[in-house]
Amino acid sequence: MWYSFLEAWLGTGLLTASGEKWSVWRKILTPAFHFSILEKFLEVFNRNASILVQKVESYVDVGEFNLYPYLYNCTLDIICEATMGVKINAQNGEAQKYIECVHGISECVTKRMLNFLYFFDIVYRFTSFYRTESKLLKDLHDMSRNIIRERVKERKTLNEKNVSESEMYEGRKERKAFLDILLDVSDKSEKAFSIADIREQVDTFMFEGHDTTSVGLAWTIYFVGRNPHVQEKIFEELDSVFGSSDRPVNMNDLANLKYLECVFREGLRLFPPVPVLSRVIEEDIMIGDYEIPAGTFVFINIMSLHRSPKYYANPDKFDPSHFDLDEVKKRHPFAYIPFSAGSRNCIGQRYALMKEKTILSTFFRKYKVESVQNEEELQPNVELVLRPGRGPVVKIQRR
Ligand code: HEM
Repeated sequence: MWYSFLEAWLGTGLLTASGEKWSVWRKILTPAFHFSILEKFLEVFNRNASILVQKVESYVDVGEFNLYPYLYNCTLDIICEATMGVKINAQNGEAQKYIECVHGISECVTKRMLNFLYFFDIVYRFTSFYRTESKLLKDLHDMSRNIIRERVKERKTLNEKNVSESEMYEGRKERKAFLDILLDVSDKSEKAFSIADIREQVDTFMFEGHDTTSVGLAWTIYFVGRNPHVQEKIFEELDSVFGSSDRPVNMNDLANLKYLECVFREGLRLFPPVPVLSRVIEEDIMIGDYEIPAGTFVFINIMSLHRSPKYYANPDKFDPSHFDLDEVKKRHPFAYIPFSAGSRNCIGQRYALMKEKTILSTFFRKYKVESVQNEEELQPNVELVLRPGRGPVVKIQRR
């Protein structure tokens, strides 16, 4: 039901598709998240993480500021380059139109999800939200379509000139954006995808890939800034991996940043960016003593699960040792599901981990953080993702 509210925006891209269409596209898109492809995005992650630390440099030792917009712009720049192969420079104050559209549409869809009356098209269509959403959707879809058309045209010209693949991606170090990967598959299949087919997948990755990761970073940095002993352990690990160097992060480093990964996972435990999943039960099932008939609309409350005392000692406490290997082994594998689980799990989770660890390790090599708010002051807010209503407001010092 909720997912259908996203269809005007995302069509039936991977997140909102079901049945045969979903399984065909999942097969097509899975190779785009292969390790060897993700590795090529490290340069984009590193470059944008460096811009982020430069952007906040002016706040060193001058008092508190809201870090969130900086994290948001950084993850938006990364996802645009990774998905569509274009630089929108949100971190340099550009891309305002795109950001306005994404924020505006998210707000309308959230309003709809939270008001039962708006579930009915006949009611929703008479609201001002519907009119705003339709206008913003048109602008957003035009932007994505134009980028796709441009890229198709560019590829056609290059093909006519018989340019080799490595030359085609020259300047991007042979790194193909997801859009190029989709167009490659399209070129090779019997029936080429339409612009509309491609647009819904591109918009899905844009949507799923930046908001989730910006709030994931925000919660993690917030908790680190409240827990000095955790921050000290992060510094120790960073010093052992990088020494005093500010060189770019490589794949080896990512594998060695084990404690940082536990810290990030713990942030996702306490504040999972996607706090609730919903599903419709297809056949009658028994769960414990309860019989759930086919057709029932169910919610999976990830946030409550992650804070259950049944699975976590001190469930409300930020404690990265919840992810020590021994602890993980003791726990039910589905007691921790920030990326969902099963065949419809998050296709981008490996990408997300790489990106977040690159940004966090670049940030904490440079700065020591203090978070000035308590959890209530952060005003956690369930919109399309679980985001801080305000903040995280932090003070930073150079290390
Ligand atoms: C911290 C970051 C992220 C979190 C917590 C997260 C979480 C999730 C969750 C819980 C789902 C299941 C949604 C549902 O079934 O209702 C999901 C699905 C999905 N995610 Fe992520 N995600 C993250 C990052 C990303 C990134 C970076 C991308 C793309 C680059 C991405 C792309 C997708 C897609 C396409 C789906 C739909 C998969 C399918 O149904 O086959 N996600 N994500």
